[in-house]
Amino acid sequence: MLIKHVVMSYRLTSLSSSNSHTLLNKAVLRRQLFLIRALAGDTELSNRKMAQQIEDVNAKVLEADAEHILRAITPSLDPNRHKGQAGKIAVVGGCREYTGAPYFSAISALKIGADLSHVFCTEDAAPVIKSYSPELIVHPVLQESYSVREEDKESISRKVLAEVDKWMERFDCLVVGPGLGRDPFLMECVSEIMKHAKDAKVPIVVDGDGLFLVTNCLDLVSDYPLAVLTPNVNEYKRLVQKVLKCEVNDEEAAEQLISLSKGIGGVTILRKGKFDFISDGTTVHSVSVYGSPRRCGGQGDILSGSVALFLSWARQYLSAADGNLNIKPVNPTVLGCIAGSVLMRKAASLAFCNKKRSTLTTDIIEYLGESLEDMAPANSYQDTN
Ligand SMILES: NC(=O)C1=CN([C@@H]2O[C@H](COP(=O)(O)OP(=O)(O)OC[C@H]3O[C@@H](n4cnc5c(N)ncnc54)[C@H](OP(=O)(O)O)[C@@H]3O)[C@@H](O)[C@H]2O)[C@@H](O)CC1
Ligand SMILES: Nc1ncnc2c1ncn2[C@@H]1O[C@H](COP(=O)(O)OP(=O)(O)OP(=O)(O)O)[C@@H](O)[C@H]1O
Ligand SMILES: [Mg+2]
Repeated sequence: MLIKHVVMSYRLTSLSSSNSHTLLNKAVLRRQLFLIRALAGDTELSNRKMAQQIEDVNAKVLEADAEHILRAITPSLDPNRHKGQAGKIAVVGGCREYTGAPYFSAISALKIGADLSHVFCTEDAAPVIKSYSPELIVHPVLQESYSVREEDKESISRKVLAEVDKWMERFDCLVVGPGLGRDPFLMECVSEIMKHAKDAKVPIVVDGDGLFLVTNCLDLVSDYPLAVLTPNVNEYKRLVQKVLKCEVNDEEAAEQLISLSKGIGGVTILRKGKFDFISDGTTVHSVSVYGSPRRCGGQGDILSGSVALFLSWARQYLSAADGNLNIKPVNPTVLGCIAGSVLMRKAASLAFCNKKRSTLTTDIIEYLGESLEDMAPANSYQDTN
C-alpha cells in the first residue's frame, strides 16, 4: 500500500514536472521509493543498483546547509579592521531605461555589510542613481551609441576602460549586468571591462543584460573559476540553447546544470527559481528555504549584490582558515551563491509577512539586515571582543 502510494506520488510528480520546481520533491520521493522497496524485499531492483541510484540522487542535488555556511563566512565586526576590509563591490550597469537594477544590487551589498559600493553606469543614469542614495559611489563613465559619433568610438572606449581600470584592483568583486541594457557600443566597452577584470583576477557575478552579453560571447567567462552566472528562467533557457544546443530539460535538471557549467569551463551557475540550484560542474546544491510568493522585479538584482559580497567574504574566510574548514563545499563562488541565496530568500519571506501583496523590492532590501542578524548575530561578535 505504502509502495503504491509513493509510486503514485512519484509518477504524479514526474507528470507535473514541467519545470525545475519539482526536482527536489522528485528526488525525495525517489529516495523514499527505493528505501521502501528495499525494506519490503522488492526484487525488482538489485540492492546494489538501488544503493547506487540512491547515491546518484544524493550526489546530484544536495540541499546546502545554507545558514551554517552563511554564518561561517560572515566576518566578525572587528574594531581593528579598517574601511574596505569588509568588502568593496562594484556594479557595472545602469542606463537610460534602467536605474533601479544597479541601485538594488549595489545598495544590497552595502546593507549586508560591504564597506564600499560603486556603480559604473551611463552618464544619463548617474544623477538618477545618485539621487536614490548618497551611500553609493557613482561613476558616470559608460556611453550608449546614440551619444557617440562613429569616429569617436575608439577613443571613448579607451577612456571608459582607463576610468574603470583606475579602480579595478581595489574591488573584491564586480557585478556585471543589472540594468545595463543591450546597446552594442556599451556592450563592447563592458566586454573589455570584463577582460580586464579577468586579467586582474577580480571575481565577476554576471546577471541581467550581462548574461545576454556572455551568452553571445562565452569566451568572456569560460574557464574563469571566479565567474558566477545568475540566470533567471529566460536567461537560463538562452544559455542552455547556446551552450548545450538543446532545450531546458527539467527531468534531468541536475545533470543539465552540471553539463552547462562544464560546457563553460566550470564557471559557477546559480539557476534562480522556486528553488535555487547552484553548480560549478561537480555537484548541484539547492537552496529551498521559503522565499516570497511575490515576483516583483528587482529581486534578482538584490541577489547579485548579495552573492558578490558573500563570494568576497568566502574568499577571505577560506584564505584565513588555512585548510581548517568546518564547511563544505570549498569553492568560494559556490559558497557565495549559497549564502547570497538564503539571505535573499529569508529577507523576501520576512518582507512578505509584513507587506503581503504590496511587497516591493525596496521592502525586501529593508529586511536584509534583520535576516542576516537572525542567522549571524552581530552581538555575539561584539561579546567576544
Ligand atoms: N527596476 C529596474 O530597473 C529593473 C531592471 N531590470 C533589468 O531589466 C533588464 C532586463 O531584465 P529582465 O529580467 O526583464 O530580462 P528577461 O527576463 O530576460 O527579459 C524579459 C523579456 O524582455 C525582453 N528584453 C529584455 N531586455 C530587452 C532589451 N534590452 N531589448 C529587447 N528585449 C528585451 C526579453 O527578450 P529576449 O531576451 O528573450 O529576447 C524577454 O522577452 C536587465 O538589465 C535587468 O537587470 C530587472 O532587474 C528588473 C528591475
Ligand atoms: N517561485 C519562486 N518562489 C520563491 N522564490 C523565488 C521564486 N522565483 C524566484 N525566486 C527567488 O527570487 C530571486 C530572484 O529570482 P528571479 O527569477 O525573480 O530573478 P530575476 O528575474 O533575474 O529578477 P529581476 O527582476 O531582478 O531581474 C532568487 O533569489 C530566487 O530564489
Ligand atoms: Mg534579472
